[in-house]
Amino acid sequence: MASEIELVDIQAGYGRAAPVLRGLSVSVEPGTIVCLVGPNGAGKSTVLKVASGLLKPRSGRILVGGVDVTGQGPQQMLAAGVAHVLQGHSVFREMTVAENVLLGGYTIRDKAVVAERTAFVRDLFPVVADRWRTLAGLLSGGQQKQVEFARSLMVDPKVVLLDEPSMGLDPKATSTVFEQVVRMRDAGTAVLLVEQNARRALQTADLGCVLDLGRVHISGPAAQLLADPQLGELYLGGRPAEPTATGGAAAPDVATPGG
Ligand SMILES: Nc1ncnc2c1ncn2[C@@H]1O[C@H](COP(=O)(O)OP(=O)(O)OP(=O)(O)O)[C@@H](O)[C@H]1O
Repeated sequence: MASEIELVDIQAGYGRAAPVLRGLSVSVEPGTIVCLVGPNGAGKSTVLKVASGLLKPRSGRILVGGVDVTGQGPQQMLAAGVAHVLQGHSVFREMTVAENVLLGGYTIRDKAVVAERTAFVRDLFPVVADRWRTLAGLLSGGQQKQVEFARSLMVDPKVVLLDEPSMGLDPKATSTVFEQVVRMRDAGTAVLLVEQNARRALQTADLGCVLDLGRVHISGPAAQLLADPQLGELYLGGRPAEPTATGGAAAPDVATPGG
């Protein structure tokens, strides 16, 4: 089966500056959450901008569902099945939750499809259904993030790109938001996730990719990345919990490019 999205050997950057991404390759398989972690400025958000057509790569290829969509802009990428939930909060605060969510389906002509997708996202995100007629600006940060998720799923994307969904949230709201990310995956949408909160995100993800110097430095099952003490020191803000006498952290089985 084709990957939901595949970025192959991407070079990308801004204006005439040196490239930020230098031969980056990453793919997201159906039914999986892939998390990109890495130091500040490593290029994590840039990967998502390339994946959603906001930034055209200088070279490399982008495939969605096996179809080459390299060079397409954001509208075509959305039509191809790639939805992008941007960093920070993007709800329209003076509009209701309903109006915000329905904006996500404005390109859908068939009213029956809009009704079906609306029912789907209301079911997936109970807070969206509960606060349907409330002004979005009155919701908490975590609730607003779920409205953004619901809006992005209106077009039934193959893959959703999430840029730092926990930004500005307290630990409880962060947990709720990550639980909803898992529900999105379980409901059939693959997820490419970028997070500062690397440990928390890797606890949620199926696979992790560590970005450094504009390419994927290490990738593997998220649990194995989390258990790797060296990675913990370098990229995850400290060592993992000490292994217990009966087992504990398994030896990592992670892949380095070319290795
Ligand atoms: N719009 C832009 N114009 C010019 N340079 C940019 C722009 N956006 C990002 N950059 C530069 O690209 C590099 C990578 O930025 P990016 O935001 O992708 O990194 P990141 O890994 O997501 O960082 P962080 O964890 O701090 O969010 C940085 O050096 C940044 O200054």
